[in-house]
Amino acid sequence: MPGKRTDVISWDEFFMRAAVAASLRSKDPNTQVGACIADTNHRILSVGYNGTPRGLEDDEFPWGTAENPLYDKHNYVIHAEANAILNYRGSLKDMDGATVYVTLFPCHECAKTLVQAGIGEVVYLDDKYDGTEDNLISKNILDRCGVSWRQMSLAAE
Ligand SMILES: Nc1nc(=O)n([C@H]2C[C@H](O)[C@@H](COP(=O)(O)O)O2)cc1CO
Ligand SMILES: [Zn+2]
Repeated sequence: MPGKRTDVISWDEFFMRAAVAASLRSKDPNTQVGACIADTNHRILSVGYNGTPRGLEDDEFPWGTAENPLYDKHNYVIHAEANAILNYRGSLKDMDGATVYVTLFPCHECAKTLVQAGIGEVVYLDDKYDGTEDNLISKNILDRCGVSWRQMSLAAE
């Protein structure tokens, strides 16, 4: 009888690859972010990427930053983590203790939202805004609210 395959990818890698796949849908020319929420039973609850709210056509959207806040993408885009939570059609109870896999460390607004949704752990790939004010606030929120965070990497293919 043949033995089982053993060189399978880990759960971490599986969920992070799902987050990366979601990020490939992002229309943001500068930063594409993907998020995948997995429950404590290794089930994917939801995925999301940074994009415009429904009704605001992402093809017509001015994807830049501007001095005038009215024309700055940051004020319109829904972040990947928020979209992953909002895309979930089940009971928010399922999010209790779940892990969010994100390709970029969450901002402080998403950190608050993740905490309040019951997320227990944040696993991230990149932290390109490490040390910025927003990033420090985000880490402060997660630490004080008991949400752990750790970085992982994906092997190059
Ligand atoms: N964790 C995150 N999730 C996200 O979905 N975003 C989104 C918001 C913007 O669309 C883009 C950031 O654009 P930029 O400032 O790097 O040009 O990434 C940003 C962060 C960073 O905290
Ligand atoms: Zn955010």
